[in-house]
Amino acid sequence: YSDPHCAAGRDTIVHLFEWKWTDIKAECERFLGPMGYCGVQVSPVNENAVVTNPSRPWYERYQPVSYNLNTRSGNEQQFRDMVSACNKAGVRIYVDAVINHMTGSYSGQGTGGSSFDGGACRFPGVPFGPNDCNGGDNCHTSDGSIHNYGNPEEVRNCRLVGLADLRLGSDYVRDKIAGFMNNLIDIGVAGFRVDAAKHMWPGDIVGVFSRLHNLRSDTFGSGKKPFIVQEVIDMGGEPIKMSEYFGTGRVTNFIFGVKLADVFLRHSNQAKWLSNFGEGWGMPSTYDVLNFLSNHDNQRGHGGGGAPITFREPKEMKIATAFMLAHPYGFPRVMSSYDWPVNYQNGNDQNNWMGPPHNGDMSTKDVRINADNTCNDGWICEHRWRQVYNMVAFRNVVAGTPLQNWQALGDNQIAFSRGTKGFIAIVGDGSHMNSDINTGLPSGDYCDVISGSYENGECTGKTVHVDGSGHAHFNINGQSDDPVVAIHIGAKK
Ligand SMILES: O=C(NCCCOc1c(-c2ccc(O)c(O)c2)oc2cc(O)cc(O)c2c1=O)[C@@H]1CCCN1C(=O)/C=C/c1ccc(O)c(O)c1
Ligand SMILES: [Ca+2]
Repeated sequence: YSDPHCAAGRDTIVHLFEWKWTDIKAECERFLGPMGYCGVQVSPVNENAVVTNPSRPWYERYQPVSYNLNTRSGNEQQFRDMVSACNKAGVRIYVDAVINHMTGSYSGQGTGGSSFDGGACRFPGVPFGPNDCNGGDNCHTSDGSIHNYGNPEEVRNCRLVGLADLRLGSDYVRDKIAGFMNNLIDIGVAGFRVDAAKHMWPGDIVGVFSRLHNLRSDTFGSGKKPFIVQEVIDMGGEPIKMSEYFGTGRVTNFIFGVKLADVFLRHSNQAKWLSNFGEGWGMPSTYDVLNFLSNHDNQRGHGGGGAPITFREPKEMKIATAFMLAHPYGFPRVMSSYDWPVNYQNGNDQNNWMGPPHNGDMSTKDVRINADNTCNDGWICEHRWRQVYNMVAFRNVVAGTPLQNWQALGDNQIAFSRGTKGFIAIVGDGSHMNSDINTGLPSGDYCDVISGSYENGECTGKTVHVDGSGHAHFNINGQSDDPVVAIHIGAKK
């Protein structure tokens, strides 16, 4: 278990993938704070290799060359300004910590100008030298790289796609990594997404984390441990399991998004079985997971075990997001993406390496906001879609209440309440729901927060009347763009 330290009344984080610090600062103040988001997962903050073939791929951010805070997203001062402004707006910052490895690409300059020689494990910007990377003493493959994910030793001690694998058993390396993370903690971040955790021994993770400071007491109160989400891609089938990492924090639950894609995208499973979604479907405890529909990697077609729902399937993404945010299981993360020109050849997207929207000099484009509050220049901004941010508010209003009044009106027609505070009805296929349903809510006129919002005492979308017995009529056409109705006591006339 690990606590995200959300400010009061907030309960959802968003991954602003590849955004610049100046844009995130602005987004905290103008949108995420006012709309009730708990926090932002940012891209890696430390200096990385400049990969030029292909040209500046997104994954160059996952090839560290030092722990200096210089990246395409900005410099240390801009990072500091963002963290303090977001905290002031009630929005937490979680850093994507790439601590299993350094870059493997032969040599060159990092995004902060540091030199390095990945092949020789020489990173003067830290400094790390050859003794600080794993080698023949504990990696026994012919070329020093991982080939067999069925061998836990190999997965931990050898080079992931040739990247210099840090010797996390060494006190010096643990001190350097903890120093990097403590610098961020002292700046005011609330925690970390730990990249490639599967590739680190749980005992070494303990060795690093035991060196971490508590969070800033002026921002979080005293004695608060950093929030930890460990990226462990475990869809079953490999010996390394999510459960090995429960002792050091939450883990990324890849099963969650794939199962919801089975139901709402592939229709290979039925929504009526979602009544016990979560532990009942073999997923870890609600306290041990971070849930999401897709992430920066599997939205590009890498994910094993079935394609997730992404912004390219907007209808299904909104349905599944509404379900994720209405359901009490786990702690949710919304993905906020940028567009790129997919080019599928033999089932592989030739362009899945492409980095963020950029200017002629390869600098990352600013995020420009249109008059209608959508984003411009290739930034998708799923977190700004009304059906998403209104469900963030729904989740905030119903916090602490159990799932009740579950009903399945058809194989793919479901409805449930959260205590007496919120209610949602979903049609997950092309069928038509036209029924009186017991909502469990007090009587009154509620605004459907999917088709509109509650503004100035009025509903800009549908109004739902709940009678004295808690019943209301739901007429939902599964063929429509948003076959979901969601109501809660925070949007009641
Ligand atoms: O074909 C690729 N990689 C091999 C298949 C994906 O394997 C990777 C995994 C990976 C995939 C599946 C697993 O079950 C697993 O345990 C690990 O995690 C990484 C984590 C990193 O920090 C940096 C990386 O380069 C990788 C990576 O290449 C391309 C070219 C190099 C980067 N990359 C990529 O595809 C980059 C992927 C990537 C980058 C960052 C991530 O956080 C991530 O989850 C994936
Ligand atoms: Ca490793």
